[in-house]
Amino acid sequence: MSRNFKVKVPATSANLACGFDCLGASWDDINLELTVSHVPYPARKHTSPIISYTGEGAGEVPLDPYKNLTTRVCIYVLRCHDILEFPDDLNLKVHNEIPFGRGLGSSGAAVVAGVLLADALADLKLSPSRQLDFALMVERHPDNVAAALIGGFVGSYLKTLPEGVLDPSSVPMSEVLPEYPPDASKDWGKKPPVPPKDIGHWLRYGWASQIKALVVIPQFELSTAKARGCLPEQYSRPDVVFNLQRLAVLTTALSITPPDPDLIWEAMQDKLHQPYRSELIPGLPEITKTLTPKSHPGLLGICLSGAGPTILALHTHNHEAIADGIFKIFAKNNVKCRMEVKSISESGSTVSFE
Ligand SMILES: Nc1ncnc2c1ncn2[C@@H]1O[C@H](COP(=O)(O)OP(=O)(O)O)[C@@H](O)[C@H]1O
Ligand SMILES: N[C@@H](CCOP(=O)(O)O)C(=O)O
Repeated sequence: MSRNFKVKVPATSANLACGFDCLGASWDDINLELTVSHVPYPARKHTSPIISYTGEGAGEVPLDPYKNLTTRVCIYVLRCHDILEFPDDLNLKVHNEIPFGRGLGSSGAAVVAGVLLADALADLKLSPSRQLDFALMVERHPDNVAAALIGGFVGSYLKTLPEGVLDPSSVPMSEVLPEYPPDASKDWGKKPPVPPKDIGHWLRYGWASQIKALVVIPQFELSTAKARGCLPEQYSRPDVVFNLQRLAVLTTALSITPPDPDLIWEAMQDKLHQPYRSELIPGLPEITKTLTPKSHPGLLGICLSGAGPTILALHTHNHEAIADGIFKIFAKNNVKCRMEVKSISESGSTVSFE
């Protein structure tokens, strides 16, 4: 008898300024949730999974399981374990609170949800580290997926793999996630590239309980691919050192009670990605330079959430005034936005069986 269960994956803010591609934090009360049940054939009309979808992205997200990101990741993980088809009675209700293309890790969450779905459906008993391996075959920077999976404030890196071991970055995405019609593809029975073990490593840092996240979410979308496309191939030594020095301080600074606004504000400066992304996010340089703990008491640090365009303002209090400051700068630049206040997610992703 197949079991019913729920998968919950939180939104994340990757980078936290200086930690490009290596820091991430996950947030409470903003999740991608899958409710999985089993409706046996012939009580329904067809045998492939039935997906219904509400919330952010509804109407836009494909409901065909071979086109939907979460179910494509799920079938990839199943096929890596020699399971070639979805269970034929699968009913998937998706509710998504994470807006698309805003830098809150919607695609990372969809990928993690797909891995956890496969794990639970086939009782694969994957360790968190193995779950991360599968997620990293699709999402190739570890910051969002590690934070979404583990929860809290997380640092991560990709291991240098020994010669001869499959390098995930060399595998075309079409081999990992082919958009295959189930019976027309010649490759259907072929095993997809299985990830090497322990590709990604992570460490969860402390997070001072007073620190909350204000997220100011512009109405426009910016795909992560586009926001990565404007980054340079190479950096100067002073710029790299600038970020390393701040990274060395920030990871501990955010765990200290009470938080020190001056230390954190400066530690949340960045020269590796935000300056290049400014051309895509009107008002960004002004927001990150002019809102300070002096001008806005309670503010700790301010940066892009992930690849943007959402602004993340870590604070202890006074979120209305901080939000107002950001709104005013965005308004001058004709950017409409809304705000939410979040706490750190202690649990990360969860799977709960009925
Ligand atoms: N729950 C979901 N189900 C299916 N596809 C999703 C889901 N969430 C995100 N996506 C896909 O990921 C895209 C956004 O990814 P991306 O550009 O990386 O932005 P971000 O991850 O910052 O929101 C969406 O346009 C959509 O194609
Ligand atoms: N390190 C990545 C993070 C992308 O996060 P997202 O939430 O915008 O997908 C980057 O900065 O490109």
